[in-house]
Amino acid sequence: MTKFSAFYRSTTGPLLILLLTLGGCQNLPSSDNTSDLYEQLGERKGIASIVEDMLYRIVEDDRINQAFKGVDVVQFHRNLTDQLCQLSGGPCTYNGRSMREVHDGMAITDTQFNAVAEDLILAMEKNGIPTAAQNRLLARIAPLYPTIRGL
Ligand code: HEM
Repeated sequence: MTKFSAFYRSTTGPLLILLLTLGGCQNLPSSDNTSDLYEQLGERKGIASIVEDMLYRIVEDDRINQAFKGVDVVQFHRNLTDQLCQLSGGPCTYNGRSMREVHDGMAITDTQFNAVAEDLILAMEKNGIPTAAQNRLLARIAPLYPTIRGL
């Protein structure tokens, strides 16, 4: 276990609360729909690099790597990059399957959801993304939580 994963393992609960809280903020009048987040993430090239680093972390992450066995990595990388690009306000269109369809039957737990989120955070950290921009992206992912968990 790496030092980082040990640290994040101990913060699983608070992270989920943070994600859900940030998601809730999206409905406030100051709703955050601008595309400058896309620029802060380094546009599509920067997002592709973040997703690549995230994938390396997922492979090493014993909490979730079993679920990703046999996955088409090229397709996963392209679709997740497009999804994050679109969510951040960039000129991309996500052409993958719906979040409910993709994750249906996986019985994804909170711990697993947090693990993926943590691996994304660490990948953004590695790519020098400022914390405020990280939180803005997480806030845009948070509304996907129920469909990914099949709730
Ligand atoms: C932050 C939360 C998550 C987001 C934004 C997300 C997003 C995505 C996207 C965009 C795809 C590609 C869909 C496609 O190719 O049509 C995907 C596929 C996949 N996701 Fe997630 N996901 C999340 C959490 C999880 C979790 C927690 C797991 C399991 C531990 C998981 C397991 C998978 C697997 C195995 C695939 C590949 C399915 C296939 O190709 O058949 N995901 N996800």
